[in-house]
Amino acid sequence: MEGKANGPSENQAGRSVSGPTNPMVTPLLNDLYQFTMAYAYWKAGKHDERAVFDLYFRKNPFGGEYTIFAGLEECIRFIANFKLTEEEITFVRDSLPGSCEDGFFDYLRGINCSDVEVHAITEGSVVFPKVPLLRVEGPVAVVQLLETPFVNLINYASLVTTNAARHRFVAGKSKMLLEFGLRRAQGPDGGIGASKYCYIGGFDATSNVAAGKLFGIPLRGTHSHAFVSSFMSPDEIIEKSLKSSDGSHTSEDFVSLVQTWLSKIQWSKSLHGIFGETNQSELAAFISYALAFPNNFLALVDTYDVMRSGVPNFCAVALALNDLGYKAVGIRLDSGDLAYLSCEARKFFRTIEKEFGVPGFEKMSITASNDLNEETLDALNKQGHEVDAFGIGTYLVTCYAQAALGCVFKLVEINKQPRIKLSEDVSKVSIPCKKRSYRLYGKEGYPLVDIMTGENEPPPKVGERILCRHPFNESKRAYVVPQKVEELLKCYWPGSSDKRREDLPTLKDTRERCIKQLEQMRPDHMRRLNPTPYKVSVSAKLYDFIHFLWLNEAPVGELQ
Ligand SMILES: Nc1ncnc2c1ncn2[C@@H]1O[C@H](COP(=O)(O)OP(=O)(O)OP(=O)(O)O)[C@@H](O)[C@H]1O
Ligand SMILES: O=P(O)(O)OC[C@H]1O[C@H](OP(=O)(O)OP(=O)(O)O)[C@H](O)[C@@H]1O
Ligand SMILES: O=C(O)c1cccnc1
Ligand SMILES: [Mg+2]
Repeated sequence: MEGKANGPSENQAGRSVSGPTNPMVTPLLNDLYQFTMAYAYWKAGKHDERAVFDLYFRKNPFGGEYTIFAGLEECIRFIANFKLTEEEITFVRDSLPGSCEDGFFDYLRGINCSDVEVHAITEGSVVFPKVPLLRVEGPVAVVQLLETPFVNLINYASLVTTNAARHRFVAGKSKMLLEFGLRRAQGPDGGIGASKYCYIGGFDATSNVAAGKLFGIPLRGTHSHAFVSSFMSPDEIIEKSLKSSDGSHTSEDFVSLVQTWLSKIQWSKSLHGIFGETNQSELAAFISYALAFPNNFLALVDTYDVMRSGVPNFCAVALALNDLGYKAVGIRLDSGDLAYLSCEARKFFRTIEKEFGVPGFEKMSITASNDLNEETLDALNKQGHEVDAFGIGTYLVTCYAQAALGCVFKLVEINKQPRIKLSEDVSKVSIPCKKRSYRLYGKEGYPLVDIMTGENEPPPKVGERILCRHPFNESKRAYVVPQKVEELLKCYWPGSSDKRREDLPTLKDTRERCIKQLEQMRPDHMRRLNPTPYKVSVSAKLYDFIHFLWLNEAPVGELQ
């Protein structure tokens, strides 16, 4: 899905970087004001002034105390191929007032990101408010044009990855998590993005075929109620034969084999009386699905009645498949009390295993779906359930519990002069200066605190005590003796500098990083109810400077 205009480009290190996954990501995927400001910078002769911007968010989403950073690769793909086409320049010209001078459009024609430096936290990392996810340095007019696309590429990516990670946290490691959201996602890009980022956040697979092709994410799926109700009765099945799994023999009438098993189940000692006649439309659908996929037979059992029809029908087909050497996969429940029904279905499978001596039948996989979210997963856990896999769509991909992460892109330095953005609301005051940030680890191996310092301050050292200060609250400070120090910002786009460019990790590596980092967090930061906030701090020197600049920039009020 790489657009022609966005084909691979050579970067400074001579390695090519493909264009953004979504060809709609172009320099025009921007707010108009970025272009009007670019013109005004240019008109003022200021466009090449070297600026440093930080991209960060102010508050963790979903009432939690952590966020997963995602979307970096798409940002790097964007800047690696950043170039306005003639057509785009014409459109910008037509969109700006006629008084704009031609020279500006010649300037636009010449710009790219070869002089922009991007330092970023590695994608898939656990991150916290106020700590820059990206530090972007370059000519102010060019970097300004990156604001909207960067924030756009990171906001939803990080939000949905965090949402996926939270679902994984509640479901537990051992459950299979399937992303089923495409039909409910906010348009095609929302759907593709959700599949990619839910995978990073710890989902195992997606139903989205395009995402499977684009990113190599494992594909999984079952079938729908329409498939079940489209059949009328087993009489309509014409091709009834099924070869055994090892090819040694053929059942000429698989339908009869299933029907024989169904009556055996019905009249068995332990199951007699649980159900009578099962639904024949459903039975026909299951048989047809098994004939089509004898090695992957999984049945949606809630179209008519889970325990009186779906489960017995499934078992009859599974036992017939077993006669031919095939192992059925399991069932999907898509309505009703998922805790209760999963336990009842498991009991049924256990009884079949015992009664008919089919080893492993009890372990048949149970998938549950239907408006699942963190809360319903938590409720199911508390009640006790027998679900092995969860298919989750709407609440996951739309990030129903919180619509946006609220990333911002703030100027922190221009021409080596630190800049600050003040606000009545302290949480909105920006942290000035071109900075470095570090994660300090404690004795038990957990991350203790993130600390930001000025660019030229000496880095924190292992075993050396350092004062970590809350950026805005004078009384909140603590000494830390780190056992490990990790510098957070790495150079992902060196611009014209001679820094080494960090390789973009594969999707699988990013997913593994995310899972590993989450496991490393102290459990009290992770719990769902009243989690402990993770500390984000600044060095003593940066603290003093922030408050010096604050006083310098804030006008003194006059009381009348
Ligand atoms: N044991 C449970 N505890 C808590 N929530 C559950 C449990 N089982 C299912 N749910 C949730 O309860 C909701 C049930 O929704 P709803 O009443 O619309 O569906 P339904 O009646 O089961 O299905 P349908 O209307 O499609 O036949 C879903 O969000 C589902 O995830
Ligand atoms: O419930 P979600 O988390 O969004 O997961 C995806 C849903 O999509 C499918 O059915 P759909 O909702 O289209 O129809 P249904 O509700 O009538 O089964 C599937 O059966 C799930 O229920
Ligand atoms: O494969 C499935 O079962 C599926 C896929 C998308 C949405 N709901 C269910
Ligand atoms: Mg539904």
